[in-house]
Amino acid sequence: MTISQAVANVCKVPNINDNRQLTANSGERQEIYLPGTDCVIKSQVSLAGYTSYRVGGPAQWCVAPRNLEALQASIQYAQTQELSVTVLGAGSNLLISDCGIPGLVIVTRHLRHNNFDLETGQVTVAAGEPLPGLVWAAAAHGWQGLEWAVGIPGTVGGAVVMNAGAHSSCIADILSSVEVLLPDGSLETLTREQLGYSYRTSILQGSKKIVTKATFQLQPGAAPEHVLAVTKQHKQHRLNTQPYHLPSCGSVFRNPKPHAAGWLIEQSGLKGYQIGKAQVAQRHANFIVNCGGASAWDIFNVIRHVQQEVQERWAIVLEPEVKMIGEFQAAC
Ligand SMILES: Cc1cc2nc3c(=O)[nH]c(=O)nc-3n(C[C@H](O)[C@H](O)[C@H](O)COP(=O)(O)OP(=O)(O)OC[C@H]3O[C@@H](n4cnc5c(N)ncnc54)[C@H](O)[C@@H]3O)c2cc1C
Ligand SMILES: NC(=O)C1=CN([C@@H]2O[C@H](COP(=O)(O)OP(=O)(O)OC[C@H]3O[C@@H](n4cnc5c(N)ncnc54)[C@H](OP(=O)(O)O)[C@@H]3O)[C@@H](O)[C@H]2O)C=CC1
Ligand SMILES: C=C(O[C@H]1[C@H](O)[C@@H](CO)O[C@H](OP(=O)(O)OP(=O)(O)OC[C@H]2O[C@@H](n3ccc(=O)[nH]c3=O)[C@H](O)[C@@H]2O)[C@@H]1NC(C)=O)C(=O)O
Repeated sequence: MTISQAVANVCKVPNINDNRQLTANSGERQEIYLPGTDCVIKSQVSLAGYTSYRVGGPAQWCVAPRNLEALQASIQYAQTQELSVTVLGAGSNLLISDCGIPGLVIVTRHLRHNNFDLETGQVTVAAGEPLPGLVWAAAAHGWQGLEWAVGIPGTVGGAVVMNAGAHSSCIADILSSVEVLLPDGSLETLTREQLGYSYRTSILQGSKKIVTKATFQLQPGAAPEHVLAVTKQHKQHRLNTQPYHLPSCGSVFRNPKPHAAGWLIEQSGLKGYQIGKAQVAQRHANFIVNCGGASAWDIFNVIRHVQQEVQERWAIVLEPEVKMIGEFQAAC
């Protein structure tokens, strides 16, 4: 099942009157129309199809709002039902436990919109827009500034929260401002300076603010062929150096100083180390790949083993970049 099929399964737009709420029981699964919207909240939705790792147990409840109103209604619903909220972009930096996630999982991938302002060189993008699509669109316009981000398979919201980066550039270099939704349902605009950006970090990580859209400052006016060529070079470099052919979360660990995590892991003799179907990639040791049928528990244990070995040998604690969600245990 592709991610978009999985999302479509959750947010099939029902043909109902506004404000009508109904509950449908089918076995243990429930579907509830989000009050005042055409969006369905479903129970016990498998999250494996929502993550690039292709692992993860069920969300207690899951919703994929298509617009700001439905997102606000989702938050309100969670509050009235006293459910915790977990936000999922494209799930490309997540390891979700086999036991799943309690509360309400909000999938942002259907929040789609972008606007290129030819006068200012700013592009304003909804949180659910895929970053790679934006990169190619900017290149096709002859706008520079996003070439480095090609091949980062997340949403704009996830990239803003993670301060995604590559090739010595990152989101903080181009971000002007973001709009976030607060738990009380109100919206706030934050400038780059207010986001506490540093390497793969922002104050949005672990906060309850949900990114709804972001504005980036790019440089229009270059020849599209030139920007496309640079973008293609970056993409090719990735394909040559990273294992794109197997499910992963990208780099598992942030790079410590002075050595890159991949170097430390390779020098520790861990390339190819495998538990179940989770393996330290041969092509890049800071990638742990799902060779087919891995569990989150397998991946979690490879992460733990790599941390232990690197710490023993180099006295360096590798800090995960991947966000681990839920409880990790052998059996759920
Ligand atoms: C093959 C591969 C290559 C990669 N290469 C890179 C790379 O070069 N550089 C890099 O930095 N990363 C890379 N990554 C990691 C990942 O793609 C990035 O971290 C990406 O920015 C995550 O975006 P996402 O939408 O998938 O976020 P998710 O993984 O869904 O979420 C990440 C975090 O952000 C939060 N979040 C997501 N959306 C929102 C929102 N709208 N509001 C509030 N919180 C939100 C989530 O709750 C979670 O805590 C790679 C991953 C893969 C699989
Ligand atoms: N290992 C892993 O876990 C995962 C790896 N990936 C990899 O991440 C990368 C990003 O994935 P994805 O989001 O599909 O992004 P892609 O970069 O493959 O495509 C995103 C969008 O950009 C367009 N595009 C792609 N190439 C060009 C081009 N040369 N010129 C103009 N437009 C182009 C595509 O258009 P069109 O549809 O017309 O091609 C598509 O709409 C891919 O390499 C994918 O294989 C993705 C998810 C998980
Ligand atoms: C993939 C991610 O981001 C990537 C980003 O795509 C690339 C490209 O700019 O640069 C970072 O990788 P990286 O630091 O591993 O970059 P690389 O150039 O591949 O490797 C760095 C150094 O480690 C060495 N290296 C790498 C892998 C390996 O198996 N063995 C090894 O010795 C390389 O030879 C190089 O000297 C980001 N990773 C981090 C943790 O910062 C991500 O964050 O998920």
